[in-house]
Order: sequence, then C-alpha cells, then structure tokens
Amino acid sequence: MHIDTVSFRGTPCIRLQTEGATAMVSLHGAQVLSWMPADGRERLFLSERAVFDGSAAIRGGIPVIFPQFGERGAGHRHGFARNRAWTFAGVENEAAVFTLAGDGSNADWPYPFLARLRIGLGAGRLRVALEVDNTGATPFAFTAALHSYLRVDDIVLVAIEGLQGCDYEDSAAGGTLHRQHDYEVTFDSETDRIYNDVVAPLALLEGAHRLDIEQDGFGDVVVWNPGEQLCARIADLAPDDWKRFACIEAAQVLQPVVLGPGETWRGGQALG
Ligand SMILES: O=P(O)(O)OC[C@H]1O[C@@H](O)[C@H](O)[C@@H](O)[C@@H]1O
Repeated sequence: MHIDTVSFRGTPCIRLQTEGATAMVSLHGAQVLSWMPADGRERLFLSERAVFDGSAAIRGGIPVIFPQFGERGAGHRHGFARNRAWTFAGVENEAAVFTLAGDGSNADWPYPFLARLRIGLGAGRLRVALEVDNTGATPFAFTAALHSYLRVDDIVLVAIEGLQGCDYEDSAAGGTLHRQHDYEVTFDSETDRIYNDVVAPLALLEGAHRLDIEQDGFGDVVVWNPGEQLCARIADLAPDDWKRFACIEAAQVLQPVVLGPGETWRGGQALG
C-alpha cells in the first residue's frame, strides 16, 4: 500500500493507494472522507458544506462513533472520537492504522482506553475496523458505530437488501418497535432505524450499481436518511443533499459493549 500525507478539502489527510484504488483519511476523527475503487467512481458522500475547522463533526465519509451513539448517554452526541485528532500509526498487516488514546480525564466518560481504526483497501473493497482496549482498572460500557455515508445519485431509486425479518427501533417515530417485512428497505421520507441482530450481508442497490456490505463484531445496523424536511434544517447539508446519500452504519447500540480491564472489543464493516 502506498501512503502519503496530503491536504484534501483543506484538511490534513493520509492518502492510501493500492491496486488503482484510493482512500483519503482525515486525521481529524480518523474519518475516511473519500473512497474511490479502481473504477474511479467515488463511493462516499461528503457534503460540500462540511466543516473542517474542528468546530463540528465532518458531515460525510465514515465518521467513527465512540463511545456513545446518538444521545444515549451523558456525553457528546455520537461520542467524542469523531471530533478528536487521531494519530497515524503506520501500516500493519496491509491496513493503515490510526489510534486514539484516552487517559480517563474525560468528565463524561472517564475511562482509560486505546482505540485503533484499521483501514484496508483493495481494488474494489474497503474494510474499516474499530478495536477498543480497556487500558484501565475498571470495566466500562460503550456504544459505537461506523457511520458510513454511502453516495447515491438519487435516494428514491435506492434499495437496501438483507434486512428482511429483522426487528428495528424507529428513531424517526419515537423509538417504536417494528419488524422489517418487505424484502427491501426503500426511502420516501425521513428514515432513522436501528436494526438489531443483523446477520445477513447487506447490499445497497441503485439501478445497475450494487455495493455489498458486510459487518462483523457489530450486532446492529443503523439506516439513516434525513429526508427533505430534516435536511433543510441541517446547516452542513445543502437542501438537496438528502437525495445524495444513504447512511448504512455498522453499529452496536441496543446492547452496549461491556469491556473489562485488559479486554479488547473488535467490530468492522467491509464495502465492495
Ligand atoms: O447530525 P449527527 O450528529 O451527525 O447525526 C446524524 C444522524 O446519525 C444517525 O446515526 C442517527 O441515527 C440520526 O438520528 C442522526 O440524526
């Protein structure tokens, strides 16, 4: 894998290149901002209005959500990891490794930890894996997600396969519980769901395009698209951007991870 440091949209990034594919990873948040497989077609959505000055999370790419998903806890919405400077630690086993260490001084989540994000790239495949070590002396609990913003041409033509039969919490309808009866998930308004116990691989379909999505370690899948009305209220999205992405997140939300001293948790998402 060829690695160099570049400025992308004005923010310092590590660029990964192999077999004709390229990925840009921002040191801010260890966030993959761009992924172009060898066919040269960008697969991730990154908002033109994304903020890169650290004052907010970067809207798009693959934000790392840790140690709190959404507002399920006393800490920052979607956790602090997406707003921290991570360290590029080099390449190990063909994957670029980024680390973030906590010394327990964070008031909202006061636990020592070491997080590693491993990013592997192939001609047509991207794999992102999060590892968390408990480096302290007491157990801690956390929730997490790889919040992938997958780029589409028109959300109304998009379908997700692989969730039929799964139960989900509908966050856009007050957290009510439902079962996915239809074979495909499609989008016609705000969609914000947490599917649990997902085992089948997923696929994002749009016309002739298909993106396969696999996950391991993570038990849940979050599907999010703000729809037109919520999109209009999100400052770092353009009014039409809701048409341009579907978030399919490998997540561990409904059953928090509990990690004892010296233990490690791992979860990953592969796209391709
Ligand atoms: O605006 P944020 O903090 O990046 O969150 C975006 C969305 O992230 C999704 O994961 C949540 O399910 C949504 O409820 C939320 O709106």
